[in-house]
Amino acid sequence: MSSREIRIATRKSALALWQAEYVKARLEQAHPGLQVTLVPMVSRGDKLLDSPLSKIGGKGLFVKELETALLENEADIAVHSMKDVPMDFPEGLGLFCICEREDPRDAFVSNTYASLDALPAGAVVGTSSLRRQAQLLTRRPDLQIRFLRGNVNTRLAKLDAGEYDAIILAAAGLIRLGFEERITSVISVEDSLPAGGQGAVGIECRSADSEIHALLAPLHHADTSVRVTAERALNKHLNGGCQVPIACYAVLEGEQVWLRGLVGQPAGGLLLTAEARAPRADAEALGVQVAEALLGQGADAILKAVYGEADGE
Ligand SMILES: NCc1[nH]cc(CCC(=O)O)c1CC(=O)O
Repeated sequence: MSSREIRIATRKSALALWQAEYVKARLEQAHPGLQVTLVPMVSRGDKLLDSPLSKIGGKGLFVKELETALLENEADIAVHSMKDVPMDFPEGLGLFCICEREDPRDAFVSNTYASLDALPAGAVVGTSSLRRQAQLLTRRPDLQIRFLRGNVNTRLAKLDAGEYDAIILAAAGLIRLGFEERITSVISVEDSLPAGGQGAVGIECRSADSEIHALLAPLHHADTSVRVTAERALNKHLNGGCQVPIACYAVLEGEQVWLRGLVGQPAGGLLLTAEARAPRADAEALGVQVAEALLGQGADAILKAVYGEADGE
């Protein structure tokens, strides 16, 4: 068994490659003698960098090609940012490992201003996340949100070129790529509730491949898994695709999980929030419960308007 090879399907972005290399290193460390290779590929989401994700829509924009490689036995595992992984998996595939979470918060990056609060009226902020936009504009209706996509390096280059006064990125991506010093200030989860799964890396593989499951077991982080399970259950219940104004964040308090959820109007002005606590074993039901509380406040009307726009494009 130690002579076995594991092939990792990965996107070619710097962040995806970092995450694949991280999993490779951890697997080699856990199983001396195991051969681990990367199978880099291009996803639809990587090809359509000019369009807002909310417009090109489609669940799993970044994962479909990787899943096809698993199903066709061209790779054994696929490494994903949990934030980008759809709620449902194709027949024969599943998520069998969630690694320990990096900092889940959003980061404020600016060459001029120290924090969100320091931004002058009318400042231009780059983000293409409806979740970040909804929360920013509710706090600061004066800000101008401007479209920003591309990989982490591209986004930083656009900031440096002077196109924005500040940009918002996930802290985890910056830290992983060695850009931690570019984080001007980390935004508290109270000010910008993260996306479900943000900061966590997950591993997908064939459901029947028990040999691979056993090899992945040492990389699984139970606490992260419980938190991400609650967050994903909330997203799933709200039918959250990869680009919707939904935020959710779970933390552990001893044996309890505390889940906060939020749905916001992309133009700002209306943020629905809900929260609840449950024992770890009920993480999934907790996600549904908080989602239901959001629906009870009218979240479906906000989400329908967003989906309607994305479909019409
Ligand atoms: N949507 C792209 C994406 N997917 C995962 C991360 C960051 C790393 C993570 O959340 O694990 C990012 C970049 C960002 O939002 O700034």
